[in-house]
Amino acid sequence: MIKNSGRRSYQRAHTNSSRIPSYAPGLHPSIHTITPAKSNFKSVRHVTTCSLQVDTIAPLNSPPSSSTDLRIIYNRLASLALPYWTASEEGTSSRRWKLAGVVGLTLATTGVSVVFNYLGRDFFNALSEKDPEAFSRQLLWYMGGFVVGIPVFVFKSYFQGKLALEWRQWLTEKLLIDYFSDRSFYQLQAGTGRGGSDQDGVDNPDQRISSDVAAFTDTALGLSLTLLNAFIDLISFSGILFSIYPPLFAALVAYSVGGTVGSLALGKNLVTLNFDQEAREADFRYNLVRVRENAESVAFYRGEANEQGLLVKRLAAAVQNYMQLLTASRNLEFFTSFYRYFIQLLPAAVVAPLFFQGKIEFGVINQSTSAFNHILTDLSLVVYQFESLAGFSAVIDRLGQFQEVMLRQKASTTTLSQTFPSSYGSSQLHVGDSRALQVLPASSSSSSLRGIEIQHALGERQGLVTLTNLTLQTPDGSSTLVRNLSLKVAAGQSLLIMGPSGTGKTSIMRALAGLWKSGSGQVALHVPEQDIMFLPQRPYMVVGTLRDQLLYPKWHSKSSDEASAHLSRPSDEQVVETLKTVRLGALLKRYVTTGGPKNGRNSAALDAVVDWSASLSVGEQQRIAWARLLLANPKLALLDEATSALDGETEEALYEILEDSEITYISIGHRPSLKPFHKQKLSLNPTLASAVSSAPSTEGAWELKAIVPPVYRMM
Ligand SMILES: Nc1ncnc2c1ncn2[C@@H]1O[C@H](COP(=O)(O)OP(=O)(O)OP(=O)(O)O)[C@@H](O)[C@H]1O
Repeated sequence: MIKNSGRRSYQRAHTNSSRIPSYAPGLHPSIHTITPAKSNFKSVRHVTTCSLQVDTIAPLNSPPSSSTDLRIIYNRLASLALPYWTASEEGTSSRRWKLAGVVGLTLATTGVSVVFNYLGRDFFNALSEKDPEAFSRQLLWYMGGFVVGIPVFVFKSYFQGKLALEWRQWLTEKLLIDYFSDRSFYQLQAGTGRGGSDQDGVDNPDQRISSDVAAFTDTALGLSLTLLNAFIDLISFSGILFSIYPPLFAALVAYSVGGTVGSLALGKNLVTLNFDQEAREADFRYNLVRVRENAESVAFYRGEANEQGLLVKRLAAAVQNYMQLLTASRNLEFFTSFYRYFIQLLPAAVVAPLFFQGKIEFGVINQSTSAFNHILTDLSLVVYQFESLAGFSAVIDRLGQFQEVMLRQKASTTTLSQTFPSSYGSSQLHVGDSRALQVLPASSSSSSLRGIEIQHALGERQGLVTLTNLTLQTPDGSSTLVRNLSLKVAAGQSLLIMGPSGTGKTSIMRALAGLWKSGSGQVALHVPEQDIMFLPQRPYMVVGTLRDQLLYPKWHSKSSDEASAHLSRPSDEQVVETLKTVRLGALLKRYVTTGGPKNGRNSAALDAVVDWSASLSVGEQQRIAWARLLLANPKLALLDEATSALDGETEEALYEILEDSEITYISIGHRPSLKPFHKQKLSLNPTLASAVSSAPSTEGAWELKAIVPPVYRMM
């Protein structure tokens, strides 16, 4: 069988058939011999190809150049691969035992190969000697060998796959923990990380966590076992070959070294082409997903032609690169095929003179061909595995980079929390009159932009929310949105932030939520994190039942305090009541059949599962968000245009409920009708800024100094 090293497979990586070794005689280049050691190569190649397939593409920010530092790849490999086997946690020893079992089975496959090598020799000797009795006996031995040998190969493949799968699950869960801790998933998006540099953003984290991890564990295990197998194989068959004819061994070493050098030279641009292919396929797929997610908007705009044009362009880019990849693969395949086929002749050609002289039996020719094949395969790992190795190093690079960026994010968060002072300049704060919000003159405008400091201090001595000299920049640092803002909102109070679009209202919320940290100054929230609830401009609907929508995020997520969270979980009656309060009672009727028969009609409706963001209007989704707020009853609510899609009457009704509650809230809104529901108002007004600032900043930011009227104008 010719090894099709250049062809890229669209097959799923875990197609079982690709893992079953081709040990049947006649399917292998050596024609008469059984060479199961090759099965590893086949398996590894398919597994690695999975990272290259169209539907699981994970592009890198940039392809590795030929100068990619091998040391970095090695370090990344070690930091990704070792913890599973060395971590001091429950289960590590069982993993090691399983690995030992798979290693044992791998060694057994080599043993079986050696036995078949001798069986083949005797079988063909009996044939050439025209000895029917010996032939029948050898045939039986051969058949018996199948019965014993085949299960060894099958089980080795099965247990290896199983172990790789368990490893994958472990590694994926570990990455998910890192991904969701300290809001890395948000910070990792290009341009939102602290400092916003490209290096803090990684593309397609979804691809890295899913397909790259699967490819990594499969390939790492497969390749390690292949190397081990190759080593054992090399020792076992070198002995056989050396005992037959030492010059044959020398010819083999020369042949394999030449092959390795040749394939490296021919295949070197395959690495870059593979990387490009992945990026282009990912772009194509991303556009398709965007169309699906924005189907209604595209349909309203009648933007089909535009979308189709874009998709065709991206497809063309992928096809063009793929053509180059095919050409490069074809050239490499010419070489590898020739390399593979020629070895069918080479050993026979070298030992044939000995046979003609009667120095060896006919079966020895077959035996030497088989041994030659084995050793050549072992020595030619690079030739046969070139594409796999290239793909594997790409996977290591992507995953390693991903892990490092998450660690960097974590380190920067830790550094910030360590540098934050235990108490801060209360002398700057103008605490006093009945107005809870104070716009305070800044002490200095020259604070170096070392990042916004956030503190969740328990206790309300200085108000529930306090901003001190907050200067806020966009994550990329390209513009300063707010400069030296100091204010305070006390418990039970409310604040309305108004101002023209794009002035930075939501950005202040981002700073309060700790999402944006570029700039300087301090944000102190005298309320535990879990007692703050944010209603974003675009409501977020989770995947799940109607009940899940309403209990999110307080009771939906894996709570750190699960037991108490469960105790305080609202009953279905409370959930239904809240739905009615936010004027969504009609949903209970609409979804009563979708949820299926449960305990009563309302419970059935709460169990309904549909695509909520597609099924509910934006106004309905906003009311769902309000229902979440009322059920969760947090201490502090941050409402970013949370009623923008609602009619005035419903908006009024919802704010009346909020006003009567104990929730402290900060709203962003444009409508004047919101003013009566807020005790304090903050206006961001760029026109005022340019009017009062004697030296308007070049970035167009609004300065808050002791300016009267202040740029952040109290109303
Ligand atoms: N990730 C980002 N990187 C760089 N700039 C950003 C980013 N997100 C928002 N901006 C910019 O920051 C500015 C303030 O955005 P913000 O969302 O705070 O405005 P806003 O006042 O809430 O506007 P609107 O009323 O339209 O919601 C805008 O000019 C916006 O383009």
